[in-house]
Amino acid sequence: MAMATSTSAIPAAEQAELIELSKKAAAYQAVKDHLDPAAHRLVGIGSGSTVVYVVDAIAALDRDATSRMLFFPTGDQSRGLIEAAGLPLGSVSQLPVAAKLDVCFDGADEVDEDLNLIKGGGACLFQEKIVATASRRFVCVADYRKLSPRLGTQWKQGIPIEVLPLAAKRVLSELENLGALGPQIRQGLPKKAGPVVTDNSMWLIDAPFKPLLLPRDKANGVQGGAGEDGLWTVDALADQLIRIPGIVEHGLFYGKNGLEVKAGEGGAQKPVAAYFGMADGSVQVRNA
Ligand SMILES: O=C[C@H](O)[C@H](O)[C@H](O)COP(=O)(O)O
Repeated sequence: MAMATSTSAIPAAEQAELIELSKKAAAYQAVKDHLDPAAHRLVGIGSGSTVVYVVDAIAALDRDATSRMLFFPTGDQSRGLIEAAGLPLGSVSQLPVAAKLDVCFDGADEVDEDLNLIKGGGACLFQEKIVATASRRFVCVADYRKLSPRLGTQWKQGIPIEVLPLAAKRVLSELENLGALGPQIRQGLPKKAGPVVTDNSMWLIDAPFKPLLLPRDKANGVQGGAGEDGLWTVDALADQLIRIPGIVEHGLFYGKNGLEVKAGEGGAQKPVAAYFGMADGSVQVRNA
């Protein structure tokens, strides 16, 4: 079971620099391995601080090639990054449903052994899910802190859930009924008083759960998995969350990846590969 590298003995400023370097290393390696300048035309660009380096890596490629591509953002931040880099901007709203992006790159808050993800720590998850499911290949980029055996082990602040503001209180109670441990509406302070408002004019709830199981855990004799004692498998909890009226989307990316779905079948949310920049400067790849 791979674990995050411990850097707790390193001073904070050095640690912050290490994290930035590791994000950059992961992003550059992922773009090198998965973006084919000769063949790819439609590219999804996710959100967050690691994706900044993805856009840097793409902007450093041959301009003749990148000017023939279209880049599809997952929110206001990534739209800004694409524009600032002078790359051609696309819009998912204008992408025919049958058309697929060749590849998309996006970050994550936590990645488990099966490449299930928690996303939304930076308040972006809904458009990210649309772009991921519209892509043939979703490639995740992250630093070593995101490597985890089970979701909820490293990322303790809870699963980000985008909700309709008028339903937020009802959703909080429903989440508690499912076993969430102190779910909260995310607040904007110190930069904004009141709840965080997403790019889609929704609010966010952060819902901590006990670490989420994988199907094989149950086969290996672990009790629970379907909500018993607040213990869920990723898939069972994700399926349950999306049934709650008022939840617009949640930050669990699960199910199949783009290589597993058959032609014409949609809905792939998981990455085909996750790139982790490590504290020692190397890049660790988890392939599907
Ligand atoms: O809400 C934000 C997105 O889901 C990000 O991709 C995720 O939070 C990871 O962001 P970062 O690369 O800044 O760690």
